[in-house]
Amino acid sequence: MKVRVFSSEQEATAACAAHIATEVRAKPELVLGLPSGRSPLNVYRELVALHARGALDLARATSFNLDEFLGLTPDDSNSFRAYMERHLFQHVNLLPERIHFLDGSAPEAESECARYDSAVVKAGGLDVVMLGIGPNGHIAFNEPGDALVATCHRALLSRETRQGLAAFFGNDATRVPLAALTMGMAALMQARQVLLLAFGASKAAAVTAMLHGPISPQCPASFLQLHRDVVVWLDGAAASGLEQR
Ligand SMILES: O=P(O)(O)OC[C@H]1O[C@](O)(CO)[C@@H](O)[C@@H]1O
Repeated sequence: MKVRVFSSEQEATAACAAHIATEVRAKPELVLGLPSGRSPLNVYRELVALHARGALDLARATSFNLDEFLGLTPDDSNSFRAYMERHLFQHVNLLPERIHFLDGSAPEAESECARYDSAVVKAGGLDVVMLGIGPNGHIAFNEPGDALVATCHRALLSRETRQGLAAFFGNDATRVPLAALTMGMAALMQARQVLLLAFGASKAAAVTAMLHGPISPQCPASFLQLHRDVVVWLDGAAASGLEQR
């Protein structure tokens, strides 16, 4: 894995957005996998700015979001769909028919997950997937456990993960849904390139475990050690565990 450490989150996210814009210029039909949460927010802001200055054209690109809360409708203001509309989709020229989302309110989670896995395959897989990482090492909502799931699935969210998402629910972790639908490990591992973002001291232990720990379902991100093309974008605080090695 390539590790890029920047002096600030702003520098890291600007460089990551510029990298994505370069990838889109090289392949305008790029299929992107996109995360929610706090880490990608500045990347989305930068992508919007690049688009506004004519340096990013997403008219032929496709996006697949990685996960969605179970039970929330797409128009619920707390859904990841609404988050993506606010922070990216309203401001760039991705075509609505090329924006893909798991529907957390679908009546049958299993068939919704099967539909989504098929849609990713039909699109030719993900070219570039951007990921955050949970302090417990989760990627998308693939939570640590005795085993990981390859396919898109319904995931129970850990207490720690719900705590980390509380800021999006008025700082009240009890309002964070108990479960989500998420892409499985296979779609993430089969992406041609993975861009993983981590900022702040709360991510330092997870970053060290991802890069140097055993490859274990107890740290889902550690499986990225097996991937050929991963770029990890860090600030100094998230990289602090690496310096002590
Ligand atoms: O970027 P954050 O808010 O720290 O969250 C880490 C990860 O956990 C999630 O909230 C779960 O997928 C992601 O959205 C994010 O990639």
